[in-house]
This record gives sequence, C-alpha cells and structure tokens, in this order.
Amino acid sequence: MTGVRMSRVRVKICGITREEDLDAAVNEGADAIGFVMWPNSARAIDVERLVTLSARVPPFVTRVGLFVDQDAELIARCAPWLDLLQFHGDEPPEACEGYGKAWIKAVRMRDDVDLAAIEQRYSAAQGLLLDAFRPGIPGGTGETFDWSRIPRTLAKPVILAGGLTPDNIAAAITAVHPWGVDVSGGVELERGIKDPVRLQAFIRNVSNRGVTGEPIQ
Ligand SMILES: O=C(O)c1ccccc1NCC(=O)[C@H](O)[C@H](O)COP(=O)(O)O
Repeated sequence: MTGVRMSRVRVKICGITREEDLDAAVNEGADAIGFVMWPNSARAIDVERLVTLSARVPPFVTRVGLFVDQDAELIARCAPWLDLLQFHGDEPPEACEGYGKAWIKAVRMRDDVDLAAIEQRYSAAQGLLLDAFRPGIPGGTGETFDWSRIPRTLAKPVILAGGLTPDNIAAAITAVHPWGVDVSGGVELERGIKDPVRLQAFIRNVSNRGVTGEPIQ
C-alpha cells in the first residue's frame, strides 16, 4: 500500500547542552534545537555556551531559546544567536515581542486551561507548545497529559510536548495531529545528556508518520 504523505511532523530536540548531542540531533534530521536559558534548569546553558553551540547549527535548522520570566536584557543578549524564542513563564504578550524574533508560547495544560483564550491573548505567537502541568515546574517534567484535551479547533500550529518518548510518539501523533513535537527527557541518559540511540529512534519514529499518524509507506 502506498501512503499519501500530506505533510511531515516537525521535530524539536530540547535541552541540548553538548556538541555531540547537537550533532546527533542534526544528523538524524531534527528540525529544531532547543537551548534552555533558564538558569534553574539542570539543562541550562549560559550565553557563552549558547554562542558556541548556536554557531554549530547548520542552515535550515531552527535555534530555539527557552525563557521563563527572564530579564529583557538577557533575552536581548541571546537573541542574535537564536531564530525563535520560546516563553514558558507568565510573560504577557508584550514581553515576548521587541526582540526582532518570532516566538512561541508554551502552555502548561492545567485542568482549567482555556486554550482558545490563550490563543487570542497571544495572537502574535507563531505557535503554541502544549506541555504537561506540574506545580512549580515550568517545563521539562518528563510527564504526559491527556492528549484528548487538545481541541482540533486551534488556529495556531500546535507543538506537542511533555513526556514524549520513542515508544509513545507514534500514538501521540495519531491522537493529536500536531504541527510539531518536542522532546527532552524521553531521549536522555540523564538530565542534559542525550542518548544517541533514543534520539535516533525518536526522530525515526516521527519521520515514519505523516500528519494523519499513519505509517508512510
Ligand atoms: O527542560 C527544562 O529543564 C525546562 C525548564 C524550564 C522551562 C522549560 C524547560 N523545558 C522545556 C521544553 O521544551 C521541554 O522539551 C518540554 O517541556 C518537554 O520536556 P520533556 O517532558 O522532558 O520531554
């Protein structure tokens, strides 16, 4: 049987801290690389490391910087080394703008979250990254959430995150039909250290799916 490939699901590998992990992700075909600039994370890098790692990213791979309610001055210092900003805190929309970069809004899927209202409020965001909610932890929890809570009616591209692994990614794509997927802990040996085997399996398992979640023949 020949499958019709309508589109492909984009993959972001998040929490990159080392050159070898960056190279492995890029060589496997990652569309985007995430750098955690929030200093309280075990996956955090500083601006100096960002400059070094960012320079290693080839053309057509998106460099994404993650921020959690951080100073405008720090974000502005990072921005020249990034293609896209990802905001995980309570930043109002105005605080996400003014850096000359496209940005996405990370939304933690608390029980009472109103995605339609968030989409309206953050209307200038390029997409919504939907992640698990755990009190006090702004991201990278390694936990999934109930994917059926994501309405099909959102206008913005959805990036699915939270507890994705090589084993559940096919089911996640089938359930959500996301524009993209984002993984950190599911491809790690330990925090900030990626496992090349899991990385390869994750990206290959995404690449084998179209937007319908059906295998591509
Ligand atoms: O990874 C972190 O430590 C982190 C800290 C603060 C804000 C965001 C963070 N990560 C955000 C990501 O984009 C993760 O990739 C996403 O939350 C999924 O993580 P995981 O559940 O481990 O795959």
